[in-house]
Amino acid sequence: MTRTILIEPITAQAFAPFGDLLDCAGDPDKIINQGMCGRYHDRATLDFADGRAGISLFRAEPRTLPLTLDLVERHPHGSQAFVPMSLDPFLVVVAPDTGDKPGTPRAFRTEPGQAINFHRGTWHGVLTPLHAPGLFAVVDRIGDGANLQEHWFETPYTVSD
Ligand SMILES: NC(=O)N[C@@H](O)C(=O)O
Ligand code: NI
Repeated sequence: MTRTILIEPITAQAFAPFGDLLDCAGDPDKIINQGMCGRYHDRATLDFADGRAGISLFRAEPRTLPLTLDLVERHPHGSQAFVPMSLDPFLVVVAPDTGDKPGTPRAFRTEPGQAINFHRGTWHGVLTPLHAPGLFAVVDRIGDGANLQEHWFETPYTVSD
């Protein structure tokens, strides 16, 4: 028996329980740099229980759909942002927390130019590009001790359009 998750277009409202959606929709909050730049100010909240913020670069293999989802994870000590370094949509999988394990996952596709920031402790699928080069800046917690909890589904899901 396969359980299918249909990919939804991402919106700030739908994603809000799981994280922040960053994009340049609408007017910028500030015009800076002698009028040459619009600043969309403070659009995601970094949240670390300990440690510090760090920026890493991920070069991930693009995935093809339909995708088999057998794992979600979460980071109890810090938020995690995925900032694509290309104008490509990518897949974002999240799941509600039901106490000690995730509930039914949801899958979103971003628009080109959008980034996301998972709230601290949000169950999520790992970084999942849909197009090469799969190059991302990732802002997350750098610190001592474990910051990863994994949940393997007994029955994998199929994520598709
Ligand atoms: N493990 C790691 O650095 N990345 C994962 O947390 C991920 O969500 O891709
Ligand atoms: Ni992660």
